[in-house]
Amino acid sequence: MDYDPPFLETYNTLLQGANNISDINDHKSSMVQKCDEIPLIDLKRLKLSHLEREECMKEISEAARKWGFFQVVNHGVSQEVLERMHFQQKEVFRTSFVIKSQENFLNLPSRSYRWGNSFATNPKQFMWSEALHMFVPDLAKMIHHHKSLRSTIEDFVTVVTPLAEKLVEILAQELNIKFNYFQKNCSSNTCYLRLNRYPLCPFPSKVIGFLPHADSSFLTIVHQDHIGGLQLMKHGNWIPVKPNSQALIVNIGDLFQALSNGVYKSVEHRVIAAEKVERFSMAYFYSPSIDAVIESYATPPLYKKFTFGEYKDQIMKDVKEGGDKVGLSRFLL
Ligand SMILES: O=C(O)CCC(=O)C(=O)O
Ligand SMILES: [Fe+2]
Repeated sequence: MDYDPPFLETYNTLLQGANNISDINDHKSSMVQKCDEIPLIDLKRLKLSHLEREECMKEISEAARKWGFFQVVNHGVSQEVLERMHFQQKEVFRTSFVIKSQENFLNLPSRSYRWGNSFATNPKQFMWSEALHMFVPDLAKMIHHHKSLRSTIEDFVTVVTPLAEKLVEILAQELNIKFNYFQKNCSSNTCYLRLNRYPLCPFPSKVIGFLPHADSSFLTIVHQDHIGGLQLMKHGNWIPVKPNSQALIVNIGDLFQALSNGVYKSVEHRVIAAEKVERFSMAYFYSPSIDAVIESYATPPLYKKFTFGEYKDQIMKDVKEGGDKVGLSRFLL
């Protein structure tokens, strides 16, 4: 297809050059555990009796402590908006590769479109996926003939932001922190969005779809299609996140782990490459302004205090030098 990035050409040569490239699951520590499932939380209870609201808030906080990941239903983002997002996302990735890889694709800043991992320093860092990474304020620059893509994303942002705000407020409250922290530092205009596509991969046991990583946000909200492939690390096992079209996946990001002094967990996750059917997902990253200070709410702090800008700069530096993000451990005291 003219819209597929040149994975096969690039990766075949690289894989041939690395004959003994091992399987992505060649370590005992990376067995896939099928029986465990992340919590599924019904947010409808936030609107019911005081008792039910309290119970629901406890579940959210406990899931963030124990898992760093959970799914929510009755979240207030309509099925209609989610379906429109998936439709528009499919459409935009169907643009020919030559156009997608142009510097100013969609009039977005350069590097908004990514395929594979151009920073890979070894075969284990290949990624069989393409993505469109957007800073919400940049949506306003999107060119005219992509009006429906832009308005759909704007509709999604309008409904997903209050959900993220509700969740971070609950998580803050459960730690007994009186916070207008999020109101001061975050808004939809400080957030990011990523549309992901995982094209068919002929050697899914050798190449990963999305490398293991933790998100650099406070909180991430993901919607995946019905294919599956997202997995998170728990006690040394990879746990699959079962697709649920009604649910949104919520995961804690690095910034909340730092702010909560390690109480809430930013958990490593990855995506297995799609073998038979292409896969799509979208992620909304609830993040602060670049100059926001992230500092532990408790003492003694586990991490140095840093600004979001400093955090992002460190990631960029590590990715350029080593092919991958190092993350919060860089800021350990
Ligand atoms: O594709 C997915 O399900 C998750 C993608 C992801 O982790 C990300 O975009 O940060
Ligand atoms: Fe992620």
